[in-house]
Amino acid sequence: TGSPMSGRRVGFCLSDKKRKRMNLHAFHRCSLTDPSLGEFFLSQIDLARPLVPQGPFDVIVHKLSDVIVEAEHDSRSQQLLANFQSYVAAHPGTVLLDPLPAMTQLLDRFASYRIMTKLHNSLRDWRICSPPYLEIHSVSDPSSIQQAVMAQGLSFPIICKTRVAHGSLSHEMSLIFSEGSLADIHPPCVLQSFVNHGAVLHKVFVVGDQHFCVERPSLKNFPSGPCDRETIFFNSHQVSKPESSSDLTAVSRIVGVTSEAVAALVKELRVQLGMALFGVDVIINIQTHTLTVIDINIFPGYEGVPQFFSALLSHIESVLDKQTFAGPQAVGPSATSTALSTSRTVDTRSLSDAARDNRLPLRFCSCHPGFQMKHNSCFYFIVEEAEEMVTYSCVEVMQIGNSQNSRNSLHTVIIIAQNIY
Ligand SMILES: Nc1ncnc2c1ncn2[C@@H]1O[C@H](COP(=O)(O)OP(=O)(O)OP(=O)(O)O)[C@@H](O)[C@H]1O
Ligand SMILES: O=P(O)(O)O[C@H]1[C@H](OP(=O)(O)O)[C@@H](OP(=O)(O)O)[C@@H](O)[C@@H](O)[C@@H]1OP(=O)(O)O
Repeated sequence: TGSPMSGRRVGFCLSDKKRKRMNLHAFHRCSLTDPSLGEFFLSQIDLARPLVPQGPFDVIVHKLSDVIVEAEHDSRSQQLLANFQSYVAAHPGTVLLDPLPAMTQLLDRFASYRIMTKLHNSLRDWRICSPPYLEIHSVSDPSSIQQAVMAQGLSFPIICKTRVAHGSLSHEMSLIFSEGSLADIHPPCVLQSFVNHGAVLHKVFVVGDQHFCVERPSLKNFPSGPCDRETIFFNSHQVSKPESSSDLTAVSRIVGVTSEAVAALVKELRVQLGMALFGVDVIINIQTHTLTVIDINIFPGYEGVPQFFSALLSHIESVLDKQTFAGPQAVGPSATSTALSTSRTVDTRSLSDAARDNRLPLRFCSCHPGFQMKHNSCFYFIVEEAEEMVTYSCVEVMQIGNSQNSRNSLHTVIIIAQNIY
């Protein structure tokens, strides 16, 4: 066990509801020692109070979804968010789980469904897909919506979900059975083909490079094709929580998922999202047996995963170890990766030389989550400075990280390695 100064300082920034659910409300300032991992100092962050005296933190674990969504229209939330962002920018050594831009994209179903659609190509070999969908941006005349529904290849029944993916209203959904009922939708929303899946939802909970699968109730099968049934309005939390039971959730046939396909899905999503704490909701099409992704959740509840907390601490430990391994200059808010473990192949001297040639102080470097260094591969990196981006030897930029961290004199270096292993 290390001295207090050698422990990991972890700040949790969560809503009251989330804190209670995670059983973190008991932690005011507490230390915790895991024999296999070392010592952790856990504390709750109060966004409403100045952050500097509450720190320092090695890692901040957060779910700021409420604040981000409310900041769209509420000046107090805007202020809280701005304070948090400036703290993060001023403390590049503090790792943020997860990076704000990465998680923010999942608050918008238009953005998250585009990510889900990309899985068709990248995971073609595993026959993983997501159902056809349509973005409805604003109220328009029913005939143009009907045309778009047909053009996009959607089939009835259709499930309608709000564009905003977080908050109590976001779970209010409807099942639409005919063209005539498309008048029941309230844009902005997504329309998505309903896929019969035997009323079983597979929740995949991801914590860094570990994931856990839990089965849940889900919507029952419906006859395919349009019919004159009235629209069914429901709340998703009434159908897919562990305790959910309703007329809408009668199980007909359980079809399992293969663990290899789920592992491939998780690996790909970690790369695509640049996140470590997320959930993927998967159903199995009862006709085609295709693994079908219907939702990606930011830092979900992990209900039914008793190993969650130890997995989280182990992930934090591994992120911080890699950060230490990469050297004191090589730290950063989006260093949530598993990737630097193989960073002995990284030629840090040439990285420093390149940075020096350009007279850039090298402040922060991280490997994008999910990218593993390939042995003997050359590595590519990008130096961002304010709006200007300088690219070195960059053959393929797969994803550019947290540009919010490159402010003023702070230069963000993101190492991007090709191929996983
Ligand atoms: N395309 C689909 N086909 C069949 N059933 C679906 C489809 N989309 C959603 N469902 C059903 O509706 C439920 C809610 O959908 P979804 O996961 O998108 O909602 P959510 O409110 O974002 O969920 P969460 O609580 O995980 O955030 C699913 O658990 C599943 O039962
Ligand atoms: O707290 P809970 O256990 O209900 O967790 C739910 C979480 O609420 P939280 O915000 O309080 O974490 C939800 O977040 P928002 O959609 O509202 O962003 C969403 O991620 C659900 O998928 C989670 O349920 P699960 O997927 O685990 O069933």
